[in-house]
Amino acid sequence: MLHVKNLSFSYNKTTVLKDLNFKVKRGEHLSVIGESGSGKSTLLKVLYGEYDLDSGHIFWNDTEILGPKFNLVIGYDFMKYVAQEFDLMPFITVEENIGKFLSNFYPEEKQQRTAELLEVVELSPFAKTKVKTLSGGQKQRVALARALAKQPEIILLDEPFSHIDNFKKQSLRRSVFKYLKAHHISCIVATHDKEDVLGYADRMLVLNNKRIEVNNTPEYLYNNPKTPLTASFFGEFNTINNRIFYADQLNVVDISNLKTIVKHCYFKGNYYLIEADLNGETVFFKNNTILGIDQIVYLSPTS
Ligand SMILES: Nc1ncnc2c1ncn2[C@@H]1O[C@H](COP(=O)(O)OP(=O)(O)OP(=O)(O)O)[C@@H](O)[C@H]1O
Repeated sequence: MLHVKNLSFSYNKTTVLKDLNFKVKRGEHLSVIGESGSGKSTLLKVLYGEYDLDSGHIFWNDTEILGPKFNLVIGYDFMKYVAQEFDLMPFITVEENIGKFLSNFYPEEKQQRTAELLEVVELSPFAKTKVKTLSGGQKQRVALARALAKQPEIILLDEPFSHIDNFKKQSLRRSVFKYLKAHHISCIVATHDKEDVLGYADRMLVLNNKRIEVNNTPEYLYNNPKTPLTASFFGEFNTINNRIFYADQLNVVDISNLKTIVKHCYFKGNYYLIEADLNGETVFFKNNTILGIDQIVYLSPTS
């Protein structure tokens, strides 16, 4: 288990993380979300031992994770970290990059393991391709496979699918997260993308103003967002009478005390997102059909 106790960290004099406490169990998937600059990447780097803490402790089981003041070489065998910039060897092939950290002592096993990892990241056809000729998304997948090569106990992923196109993203996500669960590898994923969280994360931690705003299951936080920041992660929302309603929680009705004027309709595939004016405030709701601009529409929240 990863146990973070009273962790605080500053770059020079600027505090980025203040008094964080959380745990990640073996095989558990934790997503870290927060606005740009809220400290997600910093948290992963600190957990990896890249920096020394101002105060607090990080333990993986009984081993304390320590920073450069205490370690000549950063990092521990049980933990891998895939940064947003991936540090690959450009002039050797994809399979050589992945195999780099595997033992040459059992060549057959090494080959099998490399082939298995190439399948997980859906890069088998590129095994013999030199890394320098790959696209950004393909390089990101090589970095993922390389981090998995030596079967870490915990992996830290910073926006792991950010460079990957939408065609590939869905199946790659399923493949990687399924692999981590099947092998009981704990993971902490910093992300902006709710698709990385919903359906995969066991827990979701929201960083705000240097602290953990909430840490709970995605289901709980979706149903009880408490703050606009958490709600905004899940989609368009409205605050009406101090309560948060997602766009799909407002329905068009014949008459109500929520009288709105339609201002814009956005085609979203199987629905339209409607932007409307409610007493000078903007509200968003979903509707199956397009509505007329300046049309008056009454809304009612689903209870
Ligand atoms: N090496 C550094 N030295 C000094 N300040 C830094 C350094 N790296 C990041 N920061 C600052 O720390 C804060 C947190 O940055 P961080 O990259 O951790 O945020 P983030 O939530 O990962 O952002 P994003 O979602 O944009 O990647 C920011 O204010 C950033 O400017």
